[in-house]
Amino acid sequence: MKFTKMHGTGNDYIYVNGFVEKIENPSELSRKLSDRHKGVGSDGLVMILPSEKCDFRMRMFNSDGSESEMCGNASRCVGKYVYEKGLTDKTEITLETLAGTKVLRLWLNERKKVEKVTVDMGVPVFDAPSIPATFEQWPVIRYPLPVGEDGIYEVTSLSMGNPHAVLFLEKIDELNLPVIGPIIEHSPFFPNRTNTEFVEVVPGGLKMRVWERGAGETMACGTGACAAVVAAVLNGVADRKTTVQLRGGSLEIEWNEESNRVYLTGDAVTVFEGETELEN
Ligand SMILES: N[C@@H](CCC[C@H](N)C(=O)O)C(=O)O
Repeated sequence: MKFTKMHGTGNDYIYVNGFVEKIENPSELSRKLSDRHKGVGSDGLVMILPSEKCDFRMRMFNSDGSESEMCGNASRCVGKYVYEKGLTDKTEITLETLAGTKVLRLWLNERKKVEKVTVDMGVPVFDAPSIPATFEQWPVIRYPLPVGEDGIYEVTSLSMGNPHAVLFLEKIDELNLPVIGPIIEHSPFFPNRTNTEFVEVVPGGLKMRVWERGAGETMACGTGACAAVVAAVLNGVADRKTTVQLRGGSLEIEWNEESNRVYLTGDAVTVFEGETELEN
């Protein structure tokens, strides 16, 4: 099987051309190849597939094999992949995902390489059953969530196609994410688990660490950065157009006031091309 290793702001996935490669069990393959010691090493696997209603379809699997509805960083890399490999010559591309159709806008440099991509991430969703979450009232803003022996953390929760819990804290560098992350990920308030963003308000924007559902701490999360800005606006601590600094770099987010849509802009980088043998 041929694959391409790519990253968006350090959030790295293995990209497979599903027009050519037929994968029987992408969930199991993701678990295997994502292993950083015994596999290729990644936060998961992304299948690029034909679509009946859009230019392309994306399926995204976390490193634990679970399938997510949406991935912001992967969407940008899919845009770069399909353009630079000649699967399309469009610079505005529609992408079918489990969270609906997303529109990608490619930004080319003078050598016609994709330097960055803007993704129209759609509108944030606040009603708890759609997140899904079991809070009785919404929007969920600074809800005191019990987090194991660590006590109570105030969470703002919403869906960007996938579930998010956003916490505003001071000094996020000092947090022990491998302890707090899994407790919130598996909280009974989130029946399908949740991604969790730990956000510090800093001069010029937001600084964020993320514990991703199904992958643990990653260098960046696109849907998470969008959720963080929406939550920050609701909490009155950021502007609608904000830079989010992550461990893997920065993302530009705009929650447009007129359309209510969220736009994510960031890099898309090819790391290497590879080939691996698929066991039966
Ligand atoms: N890193 C992604 C989100 C990937 C999926 C997530 N872990 C989930 O299970 O919802 C992004 O850039 O949005």
